[in-house]
Amino acid sequence: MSVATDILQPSVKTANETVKMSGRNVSVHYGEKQALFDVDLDIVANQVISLIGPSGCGKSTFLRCLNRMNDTIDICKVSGEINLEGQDIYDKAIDVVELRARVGMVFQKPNPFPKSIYENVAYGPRIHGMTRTKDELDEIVTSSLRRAGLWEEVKDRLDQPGTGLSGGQQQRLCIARAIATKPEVLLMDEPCSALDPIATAIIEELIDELRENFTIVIVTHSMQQAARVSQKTAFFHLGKLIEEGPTEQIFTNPHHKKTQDYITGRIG
Ligand SMILES: Nc1ncnc2c1ncn2[C@@H]1O[C@H](COP(=O)(O)OP(=O)(O)OP(=O)(O)O)[C@@H](O)[C@H]1O
Repeated sequence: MSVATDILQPSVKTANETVKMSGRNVSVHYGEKQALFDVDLDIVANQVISLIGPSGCGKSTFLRCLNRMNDTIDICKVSGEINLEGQDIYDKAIDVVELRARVGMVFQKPNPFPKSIYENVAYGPRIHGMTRTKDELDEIVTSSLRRAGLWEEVKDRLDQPGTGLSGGQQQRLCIARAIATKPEVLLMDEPCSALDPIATAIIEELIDELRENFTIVIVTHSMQQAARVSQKTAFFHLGKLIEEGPTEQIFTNPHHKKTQDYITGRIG
């Protein structure tokens, strides 16, 4: 195993890898406190990238920069550049509501709206004016629930409250809700941390299927999960991106000693 270079290793990008989003010199402050330092990271289309690292290292902060969720935190200031297909998402001309439809998000704790299963999924397409008829809306609801692997379990009770589902079902409902607006990128902030191993396995399988149509960025505390679901992994430590690259390389042959210490449990 190679150790202790202080050089940030660029990710290996083959000819058939297209960069979907990229961050350059991304720094984030919460008031006086700096939480991220000059992060450069490319996110490749139709891949899953895991953001890993010890608690408080800035994983969620970086994730939230990607759809400007940090805008909702008054004391938070983001600098640097984040591009989605070459367009700066922090440009003044960007419509943030539209951006969040293109870059959807699934949160740590399943958070269905206090509405029916149908309405949870129909809400986004309706507010974004994506459909003209009830049939079109029904079709989006059905296909989103199917893609989220939930259709068979809920097709006979679409009018019942989403909050009445199990935790794992609620999280799949939240995934269906997120994909109903046909985002290009899906951000997932520890999507399985509130779930049991069986529900986790279902979501992990789903993530693998979803990458055919979406680009996925997932924050996880589980290195096993990162190894199972992602093609790329980025390791953060104390607000800095230490290293990123193909998941297998990060876990078997990290270039940086800090990464090695983290994956072997010496820091965490
Ligand atoms: N809303 C906020 N206000 C002030 N400081 C914040 C806020 N959110 C995060 N921070 C700080 O920014 C730093 C990075 O936090 P962040 O949540 O991004 O880390 P993380 O790696 O996702 O942690 P965890 O794994 O524990 O979720 C931490 O020091 C945290 O205390």
